[in-house]
Amino acid sequence: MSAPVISARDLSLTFQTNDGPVHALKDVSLDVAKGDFVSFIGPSGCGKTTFLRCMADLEHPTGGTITVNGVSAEEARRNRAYGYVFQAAGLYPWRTIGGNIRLPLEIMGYDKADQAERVKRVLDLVELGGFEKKFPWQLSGGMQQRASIARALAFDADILLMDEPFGALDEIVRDHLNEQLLNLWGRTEKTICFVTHSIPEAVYLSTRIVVMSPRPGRIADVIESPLPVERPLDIRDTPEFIEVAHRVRDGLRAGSEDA
Ligand SMILES: Nc1ncnc2c1ncn2[C@@H]1O[C@H](COP(=O)(O)OP(=O)(O)OP(=O)(O)O)[C@@H](O)[C@H]1O
Repeated sequence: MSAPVISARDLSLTFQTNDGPVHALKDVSLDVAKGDFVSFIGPSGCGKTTFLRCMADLEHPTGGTITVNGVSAEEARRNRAYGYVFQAAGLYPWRTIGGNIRLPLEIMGYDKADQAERVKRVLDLVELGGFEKKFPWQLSGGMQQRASIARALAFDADILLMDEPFGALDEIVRDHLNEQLLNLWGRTEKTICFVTHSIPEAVYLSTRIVVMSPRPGRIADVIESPLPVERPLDIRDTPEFIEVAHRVRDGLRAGSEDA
């Protein structure tokens, strides 16, 4: 087996606050393999975002180790190993969609022709071809979120870190984006780490589901999905899907009873 893309060993993170220490993560160990689609699910405040932010070097663990592409999270960030998609699309309203996607490329010093080619390619990838010159307010919430995914894809990072990217969208739009994301993952072979609160979303998207327990955040269960790679939306009505969803629910329940 090839080396894991992300490897956490006994990872802990305690925030020091005015009200005393907050143990956000405790002894979390996990390997994410190349091409995996890993979802993190757990109750609010169990450390999902903190774990993702540790991978991205946006938080610094107080114990244990984490490597990304075999190097420290800091070095991986400098190597631009990942694209990060936040809960809110976070597009600059004064820039066009193309201008928003181009921004990180400008900062990284890509030449103009390369920028233009990349913007076009990623807009096509998220099915927003033709929207380059529109402003964010001219797009629906789901389209804005797709634009933010395009921005994270524009510089060829092999890893996509996504923090509840579809949480604020209605169910029909979310279903559609879930389908598109799976499609995109299949075509690009990225490694994806995805935070969600939704059991069906986690089961539909993932090759592995990491169930986390309440504070201090620990891993309660890691479920290898038995579902095929090809997943039409109606796979959610199959007994296999329902069985995995049950197991996630059991893991969530067991995790909160242990806490
Ligand atoms: N910068 C910070 N300073 C202090 N405490 C923090 C900080 N960031 C997060 N926390 C605390 O750490 C815990 C884990 O937070 P985190 O955002 O990782 O949880 P989460 O599982 O992503 O929650 P949610 O599902 O609600 O987004 C929470 O109790 C939170 O209040």
